[in-house]
Amino acid sequence: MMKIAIGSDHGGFQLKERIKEHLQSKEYEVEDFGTHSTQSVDYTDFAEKVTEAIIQGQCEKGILICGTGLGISIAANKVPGIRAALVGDCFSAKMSRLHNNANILALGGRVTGPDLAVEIVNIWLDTPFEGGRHERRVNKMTDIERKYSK
Ligand SMILES: O=C(CO)[C@H](O)[C@H](O)[C@H](O)COP(=O)(O)O
Repeated sequence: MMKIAIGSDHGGFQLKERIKEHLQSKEYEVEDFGTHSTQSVDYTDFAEKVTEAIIQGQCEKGILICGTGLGISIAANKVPGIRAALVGDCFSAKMSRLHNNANILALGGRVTGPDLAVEIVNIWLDTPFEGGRHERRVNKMTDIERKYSK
């Protein structure tokens, strides 16, 4: 079964717990990188931990949650090889896999309700990358990363 890295700041903590429970009930292996309470923390630290787990091959995919999903997805996308998609609807969840081969799903714990978030997670995990013309475009993202990394 796929191993999923999950992380959040305080603004995403409650939704992280809900999603973690859901994933475990579906028998996914979940590595929880924190945070572990509603005490204020910096979303960047959790973006770094989850992206590291993916880049090192420890986990296949990741889920990151902050208040809006903005800061944590922006931080995650600084890491070469990471394609973090901030999603708040089912159609975008599907397209972020089909067309963008997103390896991280970002959610806003203060934006997206828990039931919708669970539905988004299900769709995102069940949708494969379509490849074809989309592979060419994703490869061009990698070219951009290479061009600007020192
Ligand atoms: O990074 C964010 C927005 O881009 C997240 O929503 C954070 O969770 C939020 O900024 C945290 O705000 P707080 O006032 O420190 O709780």
